[in-house]
Amino acid sequence: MANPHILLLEDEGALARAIDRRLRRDGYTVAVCETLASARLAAQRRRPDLAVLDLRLPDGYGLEFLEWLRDEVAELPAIVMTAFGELDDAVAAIRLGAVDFLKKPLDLDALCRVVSDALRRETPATRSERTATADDAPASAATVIGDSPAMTSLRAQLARIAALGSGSAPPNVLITGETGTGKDLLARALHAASPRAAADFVQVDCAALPRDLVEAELFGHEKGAFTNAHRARRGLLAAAGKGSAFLNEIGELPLGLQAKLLTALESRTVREIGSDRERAIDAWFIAATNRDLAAMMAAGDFRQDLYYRLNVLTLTLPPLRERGEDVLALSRAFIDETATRYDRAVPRLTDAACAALMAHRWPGNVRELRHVLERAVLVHADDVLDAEHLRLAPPTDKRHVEPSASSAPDASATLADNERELIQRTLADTGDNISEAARRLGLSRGSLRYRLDKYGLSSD
Ligand SMILES: Nc1ncnc2c1ncn2[C@@H]1O[C@H](COP(=O)(O)OP(=O)(O)OP(=O)(O)O)[C@@H](O)[C@H]1O
Repeated sequence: MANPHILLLEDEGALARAIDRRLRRDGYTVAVCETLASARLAAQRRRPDLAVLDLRLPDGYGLEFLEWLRDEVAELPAIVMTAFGELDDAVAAIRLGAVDFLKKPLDLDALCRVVSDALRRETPATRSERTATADDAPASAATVIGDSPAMTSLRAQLARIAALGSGSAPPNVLITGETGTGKDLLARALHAASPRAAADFVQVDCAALPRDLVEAELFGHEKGAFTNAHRARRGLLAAAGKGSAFLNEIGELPLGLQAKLLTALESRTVREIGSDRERAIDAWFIAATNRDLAAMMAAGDFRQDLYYRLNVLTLTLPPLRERGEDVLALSRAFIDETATRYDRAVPRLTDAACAALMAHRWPGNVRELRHVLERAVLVHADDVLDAEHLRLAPPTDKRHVEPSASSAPDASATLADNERELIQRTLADTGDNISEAARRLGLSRGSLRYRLDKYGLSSD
């Protein structure tokens, strides 16, 4: 790559200048930005090959930029610079695609080494290839860990249902379970075990898509169907071809679109926006939700006819706290995976750590368990992990907020305290509806999830 272009997001002027000078000396071109807003503009003006970023910026968190970059520009390698005590953030950054993180105070030689390694390994092309083959690859049933009676029976159901996935109108499947129980993983495993395995698995995240784009994304549109529809575009339901269309978080689909989806499921055709022709769809529909669709139906928030149409075959994932020793099998797998990925020795869990893992309630289920172990392995480069290294919070209702006498911010509280409290209140007001809370707070769901993890509020 000739003169790779680096976007540097750092608001400490002297440090930014030092990094800029050093990177230029090594032959890179650099765009130095001090705020998220200017970084967005710079990335739109010229797409960087790599980003180096600080986490605390005057107008927000570096992770928001990383998320935005991934969604709006491209999946780029990113290097995160963290101050002491920000390891949780670093773990979240790695989840968002950061390839490395460096602790401040910064060693500029180390930074240059990491930048050059990242560019060698992770050009955008190789990265998207890796994403397509690893992260998006349908998981096989074997990657669904757990031999508890509940998971053994689920695996048997999975095999039976997968066999029904052939034909021109296979029965729709609904996967239910609390957040983080593995619904996405199970949908991929179902596809991989079905006769459709060789065709595409297309995921539609009904909550992540901006409301006004959901319809166009799902059903497609003709050129000129609305402002900015410069080209015709096939919708995701049709794009799944003879594979599977996974409708994730179906409970978040706006009511208006539920009717249109029902028509598509019943007629197995879609009409693209702006078109008067029907296009046949061959895909197998797999939907998932962590919401109580029956309760939503009773409240008038989910169409009864769509519910019965989706709910032909149901797979229900049990919460992690009901899976007995699966917690330990999953823990060992996550420890192994993290240690291997970061080139660390694989630590052993002590008996006390195992007991703590078994006793915890896991409100965030397998996702929370994965997060706890990734952090423990990254923070404690030791050959044993003990209970205290897991930093498991005592069982409390972490989202409960004491009513305060006044809604004015407490002058002695920090910005983080106030942010945490605002999030708790909004969640309480919305009945823990993450999408609605994110909307009220003016955040993306991803940004809200990141903050829930950060403040230890991840539970459902
Ligand atoms: N049985 C399992 N074996 C191995 N990994 C698992 C298992 N279940 C879940 N995971 C891992 O836990 C994480 C969360 O799983 P997943 O995203 O599938 O949950 P989900 O139920 O779809 O969550 P949400 O409701 O928030 O969308 C993923 O990293 C997934 O790979």
